[in-house]
Amino acid sequence: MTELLTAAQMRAIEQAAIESGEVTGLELMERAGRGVVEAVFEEWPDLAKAPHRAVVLCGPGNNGGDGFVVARRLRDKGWTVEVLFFGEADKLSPDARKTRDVWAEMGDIRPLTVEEAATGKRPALLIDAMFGTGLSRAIPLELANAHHAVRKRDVGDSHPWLVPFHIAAVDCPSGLDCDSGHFLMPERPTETGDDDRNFERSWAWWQDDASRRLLRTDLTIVFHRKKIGHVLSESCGAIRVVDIGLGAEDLHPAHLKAPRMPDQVIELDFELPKGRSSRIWPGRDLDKRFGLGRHKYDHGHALILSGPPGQTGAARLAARGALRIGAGLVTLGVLSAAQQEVASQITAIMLKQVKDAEALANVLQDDRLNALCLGPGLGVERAREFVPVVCGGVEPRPTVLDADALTAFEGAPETLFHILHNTCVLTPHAGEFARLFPDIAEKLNAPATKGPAYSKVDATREAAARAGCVVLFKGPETVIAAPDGRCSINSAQYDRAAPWLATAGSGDVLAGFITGLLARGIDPMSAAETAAWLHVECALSFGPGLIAEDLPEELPKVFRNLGL
Ligand SMILES: NC(=O)C1=CN([C@@H]2O[C@H](COP(=O)(O)OP(=O)(O)OC[C@H]3O[C@@H](n4cnc5c(N)ncnc54)[C@H](OP(=O)(O)O)[C@@H]3O)[C@@H](O)[C@H]2O)[C@@H](O)CC1
Ligand SMILES: [K+]
Repeated sequence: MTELLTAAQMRAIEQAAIESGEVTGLELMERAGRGVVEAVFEEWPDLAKAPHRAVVLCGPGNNGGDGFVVARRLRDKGWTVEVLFFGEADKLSPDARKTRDVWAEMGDIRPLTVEEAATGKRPALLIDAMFGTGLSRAIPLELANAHHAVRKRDVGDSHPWLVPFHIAAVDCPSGLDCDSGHFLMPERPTETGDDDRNFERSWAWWQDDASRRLLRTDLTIVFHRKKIGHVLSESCGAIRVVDIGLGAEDLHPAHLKAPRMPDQVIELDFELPKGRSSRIWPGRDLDKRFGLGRHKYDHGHALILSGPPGQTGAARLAARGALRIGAGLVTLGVLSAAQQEVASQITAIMLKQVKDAEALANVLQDDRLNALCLGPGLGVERAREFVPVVCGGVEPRPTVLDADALTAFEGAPETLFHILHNTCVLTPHAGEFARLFPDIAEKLNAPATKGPAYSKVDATREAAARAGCVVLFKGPETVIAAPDGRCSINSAQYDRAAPWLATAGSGDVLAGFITGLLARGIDPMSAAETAAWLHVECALSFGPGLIAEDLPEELPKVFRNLGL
């Protein structure tokens, strides 16, 4: 588990190191530039074999300062280096000014314009050192076009991306807000008229082109620690984190030893040596050998409620997930009309008829049922009837609410928030999230024009605080937050990219995984985090061709590889 930083936290760490006298800003810049060159050569060993041509785009801040160091280091290795600079030398920080002046003695500095960017031979490497963590507003369009113009050298508009070309971004792709992972967009003009129409066109263009096509990168070299925006964005290419001497232990994936603080944002990147478990990774809790008892009831009994005939697949998937992740027993609550259908498809899972709210209340008299799951294939009517029964009561049990159990409260989310308790887990995808938290979704989806912009982390935290329980907001990067602010991101991007996870029923299995862990007594936040992480691990382990049924079946292999 690694703590992710905001841009402000990163600045504070840098400032503290400089003020303590441990290091100077210039030394940090030198290490950053050196780290970029080393990371580029590690990523693309062919570039290290012989000198090539590079174009370095330098901006007006310290990101640009790093760029001048990169230019010098490549030149020292015999490369042909072009430097294009946006800004005024006199306005550079003293450190960036120094690296600029050293470069100026070795090579030219041309203005960073589209025309200049288009002039020259096609390079093997483009270094984007225009803006880093100090970006506060959308970058000038001219700069996005200049970035693109370098890529078009020698090949024109036809297919610039087909000709091999390497792009490395210093600290982040320029234009990316490191707190939110959004590319910042130009401000909307306040006046209406022709300008407005022009703006709409340019705005749409920014959205379509600037971030995805013009400013895309193959590799992002991040200093010290990943920022939240790197993990929330899908635009960093590969990410390499470089140690610049601000605390090397922080680079280790499992650096987070202390109890978690509510203001921390954690990336779920557990990496445990085989056979070991740690305090923060519930490996020990998952391993039945360390459990308190040997009886199936010692590992909990999950109840998963299912819906009408023809729609029972989702609940069956959830039940299978709950059983595989280690719940001692799993019961499916079914309508009598669907009993035959369900019975013909399951073996180790038990069945209980649950006709209506009253029947459910009777079933819940059995206090061995210690975790519940409502939503997958339940039907919104049945969900509306059941959720108050399950969540109300004197001693409500840990409960996962997914799919229909969330949609059922569209238009009246306050009714739901009123009955939720702190051992519930809500697992909305973006559509369900917008139904329950329309105002939060609107803020999240509004074009980001200023940094730090409102992020999926902010949105999930706000939702969890409002709902009073854990919220797991699904997506390629799943954000999980508790009402007290603890937050984590489970990424299925970059080196954990698992696009085949976007398959029917995969969310139902996730709901089942969480329910199974709740049944085993794991607290709601850890259950949601562990389940989300294992879910992606199962997809990665299985690979392409995955369908939802494969996810639970892959768990034993994933567990074995974890040494459980
Ligand atoms: N932290 C660390 O430990 C280390 C950090 N290092 C490096 O420093 C980087 C952060 O540097 P930074 O703070 O100078 O910010 P950076 O991103 O270069 O740009 C700020 C400049 O851009 C300007 N500007 C902003 N938006 C703009 C826009 N849309 N259009 C036009 N201008 C705009 C802004 O002007 P202003 O907003 O003040 O008008 C200001 O002049 C960091 O990413 C890393 O690469 C390493 O050297 C070593 C260790
Ligand atoms: K950059």
